[in-house]
Amino acid sequence: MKGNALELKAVTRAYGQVTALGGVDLDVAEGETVAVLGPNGAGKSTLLSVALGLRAPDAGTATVLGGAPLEALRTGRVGVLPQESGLLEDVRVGELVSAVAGMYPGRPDPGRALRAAGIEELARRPVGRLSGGQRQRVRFALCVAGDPELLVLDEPTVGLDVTGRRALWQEIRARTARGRTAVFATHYLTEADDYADRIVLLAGGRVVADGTPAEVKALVGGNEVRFALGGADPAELEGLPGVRHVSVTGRDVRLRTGDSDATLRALFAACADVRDVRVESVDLESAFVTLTGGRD
Ligand SMILES: Nc1ncnc2c1ncn2[C@@H]1O[C@H](COP(=O)(O)OP(=O)(O)OP(=O)(O)O)[C@@H](O)[C@H]1O
Repeated sequence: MKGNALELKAVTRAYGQVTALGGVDLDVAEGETVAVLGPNGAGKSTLLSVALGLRAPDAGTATVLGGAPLEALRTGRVGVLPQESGLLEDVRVGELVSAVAGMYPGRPDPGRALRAAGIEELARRPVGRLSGGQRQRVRFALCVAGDPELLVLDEPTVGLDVTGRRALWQEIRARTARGRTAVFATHYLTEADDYADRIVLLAGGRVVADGTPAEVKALVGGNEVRFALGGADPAELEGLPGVRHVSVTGRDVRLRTGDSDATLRALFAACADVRDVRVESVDLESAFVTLTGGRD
């Protein structure tokens, strides 16, 4: 039977007066790919640091692969891609990846990590002469170098080009197909939608939604009516039947509604100059904005 790769129970963590995590419960099963989403300051990085044992919770417990998080990290069972991290500048890429792979039990093949990150051609290049995206690829190579059971990635694709992003997700998919687990924080909602089995949405240090991408979208439900309108009055639009949420950006108006037929009838009756009307089902971006209270 599969166990849990990660378990957080009633975890709280504050920095002085700021509550970064306000009682978070989270179970991640082995083999799952889980995206942690949330606005800036929602607590994503803090959650990942607690999961890694790098920050202790003020209350509650964190368990990784059945034991203490720091122990799992120390024994190479967890691979980390932090949001920012320095790299040794004078060392060649290949040497760095080989050195890190060599520290893990079983001494995994460093060539595999270089290939996974698409940086085989950079193996002889000193780290100090890499671009930002190339450095991020090296960080990813270091993260997978020990063939860890759990990957914890904080905004893994920041700075990566299309090929780099593809290589990263391909590697993560290949790993989860072998029963490995990945937990990643991201601001790219399409990545969560495309690559995560599950989305955990944080706002203000609390889990406000937890489910498959489809389940999270269904929590918000309904349709979105989009149209162009000069001088739209949000208060007036909020009063239309069925409307749950209004967003106006220049002439572009989006209405979330539980009854798009009734909303459209009232909209046309109230505003003669409405143009370019479209009705779409709610996407993850809209669900994100609604569930996090618009704090994007
Ligand atoms: N070292 C620290 N000292 C004081 N406050 C902190 C510290 N680290 C984080 N915080 C605060 O804790 C809250 C959660 O921060 P955290 O970095 O976990 O959020 P996040 O969701 O990762 O944000 P972002 O999307 O901007 O990376 C924020 O209000 C932040 O200002």
